[in-house]
Amino acid sequence: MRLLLLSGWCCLLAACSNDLNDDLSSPPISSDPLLAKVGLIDVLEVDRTLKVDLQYKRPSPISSRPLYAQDFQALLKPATALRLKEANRLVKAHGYRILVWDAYRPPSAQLELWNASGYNDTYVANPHNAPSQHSCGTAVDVTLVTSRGKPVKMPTGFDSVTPEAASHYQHSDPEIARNVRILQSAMRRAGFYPLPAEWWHYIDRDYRQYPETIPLSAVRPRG
Ligand SMILES: C[C@@H](N)C(=O)N[C@H](C)C(=O)O
Ligand SMILES: [Zn+2]
Repeated sequence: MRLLLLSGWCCLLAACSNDLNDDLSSPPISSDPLLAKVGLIDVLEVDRTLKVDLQYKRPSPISSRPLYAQDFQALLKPATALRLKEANRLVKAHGYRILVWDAYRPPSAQLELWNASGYNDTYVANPHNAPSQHSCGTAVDVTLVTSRGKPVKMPTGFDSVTPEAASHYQHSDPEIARNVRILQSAMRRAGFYPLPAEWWHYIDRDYRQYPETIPLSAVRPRG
């Protein structure tokens, strides 16, 4: 009986990841022709149940100046957006939703962030060395909220340049430790790598397939 239950559970898990793999073999195309042309999609077009609050629309701990226009969307490569949808599906079992803090970041914004950081390559990718995966549409900054969008206890706020922001920091508050585990497990199962210094930053494991940065002018020709 136990064996039967176990094999049923394994089949269920396999079916879920097969669904993701099926979707990944033909990722969606944005309904916006401009985004479709550059191979990006608004994450809300892929999953309406994701929450979005782009942090760089206002001053942030690293940049005292907003980096994005107020109508800037959370854009990702379609395959990366599908992985995020899968992670969101997994956290729903805990009554949570994924809240997107940042997604595609134009190279011009990355350069501004790099300068504002005082050239701190522990927390910001140096665009003079190699592109940030954000600028290729394959990295995403995320946290958890309740299904109604209320914040839950997480280790730190966005872009906190502190030891507590590390992915492997041992949190003494059991609620924080549990929430980080839920996020990490969902993101890993959906096919993302974490970044050691920032618990909120995740990279699509297939990021090498998309090495090109996408300039802001390709996404917003009129600025
Ligand atoms: C700055 C922070 N939010 C971030 O995304 N850092 C990584 C390393 C990046 O700049 O790509
Ligand atoms: Zn990031």
